Amino acid sequence: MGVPKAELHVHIEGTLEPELVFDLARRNGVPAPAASVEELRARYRFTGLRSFLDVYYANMAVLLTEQDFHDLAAAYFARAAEQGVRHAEVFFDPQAHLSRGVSMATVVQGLAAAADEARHLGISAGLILCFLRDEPAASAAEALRLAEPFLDRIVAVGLDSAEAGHPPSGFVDVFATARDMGLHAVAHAGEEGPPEYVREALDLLRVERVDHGVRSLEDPALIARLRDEQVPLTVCPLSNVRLRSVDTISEHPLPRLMDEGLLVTVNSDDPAYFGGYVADNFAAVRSGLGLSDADLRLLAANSFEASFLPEDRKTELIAEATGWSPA
Ligand code: HPA
Ligand SMILES: [Zn+2]
Repeated sequence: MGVPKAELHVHIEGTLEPELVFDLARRNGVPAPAASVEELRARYRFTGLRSFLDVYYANMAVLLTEQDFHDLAAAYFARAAEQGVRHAEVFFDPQAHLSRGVSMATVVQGLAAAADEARHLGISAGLILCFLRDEPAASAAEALRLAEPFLDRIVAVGLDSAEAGHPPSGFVDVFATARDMGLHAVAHAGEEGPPEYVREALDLLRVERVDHGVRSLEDPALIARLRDEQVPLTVCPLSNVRLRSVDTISEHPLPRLMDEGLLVTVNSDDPAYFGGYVADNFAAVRSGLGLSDADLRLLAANSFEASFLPEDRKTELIAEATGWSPA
């Protein structure tokens, strides 16, 4: 279970376990993407973000009905509860479903029903609508328009998919519209892209958190700014290893980011693909980087601080994280 924590960087489609891919393929009468669960899992050796995204988008073809999206998210929340998650802000990629003829209502209503049920597991949850940065901005704007009837279920917009060559500057208008609608804003930046993309996300998209952001370390002035403004970074250690940003967990820059005084959080990204859910990421940085219980408490407190929860709830949950000690 571990320390009580918030998960702020998890793609719900990235929690689609191979077993569920096969169950949904059978239920929907569509072909499974591989001959067996083992054969599918054997494909999960990635050379970088693009090679992962190809498998991630292909597997989504089994997600068709509201029940499918519900079952996907219900399975995630059940795992998250076991991992000490008390609050989750969950990404979803509507354009990857709209393009297959699955409606916004199907996606959001399925996910939202599971989020409501997660209250019984002691988890509060919000949804973050992500725009695909390797699709045209007009497609992002159309997704936002289609989401308007469901804005009460969505806390923020985000930006994900293939980063290199797709800077935040292409999405200024759609982010401005989303902010005008009262949504929070976050963006993936500095995962594979340069520090300049982190600056663009802050200055042009006016994001309140940066997802990944690890390449900011290449730019000391940017690190100083992230520290001064206490911009949260949602770091995903096992993801960075599996997508080859770092060779091994023991070379991960998380301790450097913490030493710089940044508001860092630890998250799972796409746990069905990267070898672990959020507590597994906490365990990996503890054993691989020698983090102490005090470090883990700080990371957990940061996760609540960086969330979009109301201040009084943040304070309660930060106190729980700060008071935690391993059994
Ligand atoms: O790790 C990721 N990076 C960018 N886009 C993504 N979409 C799902 N997972 C990811
Ligand atoms: Zn991500």
